[in-house]
Formats: sequence, C-alpha cells, structure tokens
Amino acid sequence: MTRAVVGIIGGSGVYDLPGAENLRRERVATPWGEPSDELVFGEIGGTQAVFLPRHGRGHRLAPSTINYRANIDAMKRAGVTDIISVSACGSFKSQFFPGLFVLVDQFVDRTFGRPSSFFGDGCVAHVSMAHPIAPKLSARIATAARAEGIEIAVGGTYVCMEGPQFSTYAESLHYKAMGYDLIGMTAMPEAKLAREAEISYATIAMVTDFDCWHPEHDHVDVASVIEIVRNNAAAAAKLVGRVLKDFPAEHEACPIGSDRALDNAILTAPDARDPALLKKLDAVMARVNAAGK
Ligand SMILES: CSC[C@H]1O[C@H](OP(=O)(O)O)[C@H](O)[C@@H]1O
Ligand SMILES: Nc1ncnc2[nH]cnc12
Repeated sequence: MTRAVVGIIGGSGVYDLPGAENLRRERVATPWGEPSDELVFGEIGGTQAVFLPRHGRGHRLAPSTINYRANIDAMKRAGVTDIISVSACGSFKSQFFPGLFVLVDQFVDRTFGRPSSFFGDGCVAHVSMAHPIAPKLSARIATAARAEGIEIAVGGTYVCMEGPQFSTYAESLHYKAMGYDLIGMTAMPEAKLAREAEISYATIAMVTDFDCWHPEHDHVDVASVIEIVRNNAAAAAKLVGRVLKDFPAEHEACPIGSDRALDNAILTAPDARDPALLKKLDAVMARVNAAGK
C-alpha cells in the first residue's frame, strides 16, 4: 500500500498552512537545485501534509525564476502522492468574479524559457497532458467545498503567461476571445512536472481580478490581488483542511493514470540512457525503476 501524502503549493498571499499540527520544517535537497523554501511537514485530520510556498516566504521569487523542477522533485522525495495547488488568477468571464474559487480542468501554456521537463537528451520521455488535472482529487475538493458551504465553480481553462508584467488590453481581449476563463503565471510548468513525477495534481484558482478587459472594473494591480487573497485566505484554508480531513489513508489509483504517467512514456532504450541524468531522475523514476520498466 502507498500512504497518501498531500502536498499543498501556496501561491501569492498564501505562505503558510493554517490548521496543521505537529509542524516541522525541513530543507529538502534536490538534484535540480533549491526549492522555493523549506518544506513544512504537518498533519491535518490525520492526513500527512507537505506545504511549500511557491514564491518562498516573503514572496522572494518571480514566476519566471521559481525552480519548478526542484519544487516538484522535493515534493516527490517527501513522499507526496497528490498536489493541491492554490493560485491567484485573473478572470475573463463575468461569472468568475473576484473571491470565487474555480476548479481548473485545462491549461494553455504560453510560458517560454522555463525548464519544463525533468527529461531530455539521454532519457527522453513524452507523458500525456491531455487531462492535466487528476479527476478524483478535483472531485474531493468540490465535495469538500460543498461540505463547508464554500462556493466553487467546477471547470475552467487557465492560460499561463510568462509575466511578470500583466497582460496588455489587446492580449486580455485575445485570451477572452479564445474562450479562456482564467489567467495566471505559475501553473505551467508546475502541472507538467507533477505529471512527469507521477503526482496527481489539481489547482484551486482563486479569482482575484478581471485582468484588464472589463469595461466596469479597473485593470489588475498587485494591491487588489493581495486584498482579495487576504479576504479569502480563511476560506481557502478551511477548504484545504476539509479535503485533508476526508482524505483516504491509502493513495487511491488515479482513473486517468496520472500516478502512472511514465508507463509507456520513456522512449530512450535502457542501454542508451545517460547515467548522469538517470541519477538526477532517481526520485521521479522511482516507481518505474522499481517495477523494472
Ligand atoms: C500577485 S499578482 C501576480 C502573481 O499572482 C499569481 O501567483 P500564484 O499563481 O503563485 O498565486 C500569478 O501567477 C502571479 O505570480
Ligand atoms: N490578471 C492576472 N494576470 C496574471 N496573473 C494573475 N494573477 C492574478 N491575477 C492575474
């Protein structure tokens, strides 16, 4: 049996894990460099939780320079089976208003220049990203929201921009015309790397603004984003707390195989694999290595 361990990646304005007990901070070393901060190990309702503030305490790291590979690898080394990511997002739809939580189900990646894979020359792999969100994990969040009386919209496409500047008016209108629902700067490559590391992943988007397309709202700025996050931080903590309290002790198999994503994904023949890269992949490939795949 694999014990369920839930990782929580906190976004802008979310730098700790309220409600967790038996807290312990630990710096986890990875072959990919430094994670954003020490990992915080704790327990909520008997479920093991591992928290990481994506931008580091004090919000030191910009979206483009977060070491996403180190963050996901550190979570993998900590035994994390499922990641709940919390992200502040702009909205392109009136029905996704500031303060609302949205369970994202698709991503569009417009980032560039960020290392976005653990794999590469010497060990080539192609995982499926058709369905980037783990459906059972997402359903657990929806159920927890209902149980806590927290409004949450189910389904939405999040476009991830490079930033750090917010979008121009023309870009905002373009994303809206494309039918995207939400915009942020961090879900990619985080979700891709979680998939490569065989960690089930779901995003709770907290709508903070209407970006800059809305004729009746001011364009987004940092102060208004953080004000909305502060006002909704208690609800976010309650939501995550409830998910963890109701979480099964044993990791439940992901129906779309996000926890087995490397089965049939690695293309490089075993005798052509680069030993140095394989060493760095020891955590990411632990299950497939143990299974002799
Ligand atoms: C504070 S506004 C822009 C900033 O907020 C979002 O962060 P996160 O996704 O970590 O909650 C957005 O992606 C930008 O990084
Ligand atoms: N409008 C916006 N664009 C990009 N990232 C955001 N994070 C919060 N609001 C955002």
